[in-house]
Amino acid sequence: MKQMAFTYQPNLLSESVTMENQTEVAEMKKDSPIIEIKNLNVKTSEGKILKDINLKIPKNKIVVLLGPSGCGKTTLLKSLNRLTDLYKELKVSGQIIIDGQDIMKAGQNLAVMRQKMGLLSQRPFPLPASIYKNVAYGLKLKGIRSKKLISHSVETNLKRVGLWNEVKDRLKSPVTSLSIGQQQRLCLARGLAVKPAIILADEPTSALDPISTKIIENLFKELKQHYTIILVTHVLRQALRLADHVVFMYYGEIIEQGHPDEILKNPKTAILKKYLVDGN
Ligand SMILES: Nc1ncnc2c1ncn2[C@@H]1O[C@H](COP(=O)(O)OP(=O)(O)OP(=O)(O)O)[C@@H](O)[C@H]1O
Repeated sequence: MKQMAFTYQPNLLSESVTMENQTEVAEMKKDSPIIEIKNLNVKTSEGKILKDINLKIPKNKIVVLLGPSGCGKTTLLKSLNRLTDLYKELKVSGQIIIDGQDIMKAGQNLAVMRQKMGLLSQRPFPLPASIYKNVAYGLKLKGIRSKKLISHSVETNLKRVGLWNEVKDRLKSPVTSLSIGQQQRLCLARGLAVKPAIILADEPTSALDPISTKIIENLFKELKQHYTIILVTHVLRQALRLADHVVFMYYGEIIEQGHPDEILKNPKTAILKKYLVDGN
């Protein structure tokens, strides 16, 4: 990334220089990462789960976390919205800067911070309520009371995940009337309704059939225009299909990262070469 020095030079501060700087600052902002992780360590009394993770996650891209089982992918995702706080045995240190704010600092408003991030798990976790109420849930939590606004958001977000035509005539039906693939898309719609900037997806297609998997993959390709997606997957072909940037982890460390063609087709380290041949 282009580096700029912001030294104050009063004699040079003509209008054209200021304009040029403004353009450069705007350019830099566009390229600047939405998330920057600096020296992140997660440990238990048994040892380290994440070791000195340094990672910049660019805006509006799909970043894939790849690596063998137990290498720390889910822990890294959980650190990003401080779900690690829920596990007293985990000691977390380092910086996670999201939109310029270090979320690791004391006194952060975790509820507001977590609203920036939609979380999609391996299996859908719908609420035991109707299809409509599932999507409306987050809006009501946010204090939105207008039925018109809520109905509009339910429709928009169900359309966004390609579910509207399938459910529009049965919005009051329980979620259990939906297939697992449909439930996963419903959970995505529920997350999108509260307008996150980032989607954290932990093997979101591992419980889905190939058709539902394809629908979710295509959705992710569209959604990245508006969201930054961090995706954990074990499926190398999925990584190749979706990733703009691949991060390969091994025993809590980042071993290699880069463009998928670089990482998956021309690996540099022996560990990654072996992983690509043997898998887990
Ligand atoms: N709360 C915890 N307490 C103790 N150890 C933990 C805790 N959470 C995770 N671990 C350990 O940290 C390591 C990394 O776990 P994590 O779930 O992040 O790996 P992963 O790469 O996502 O694995 P998988 O691909 O199998 O889901 C594992 O050895 C796991 O047992």
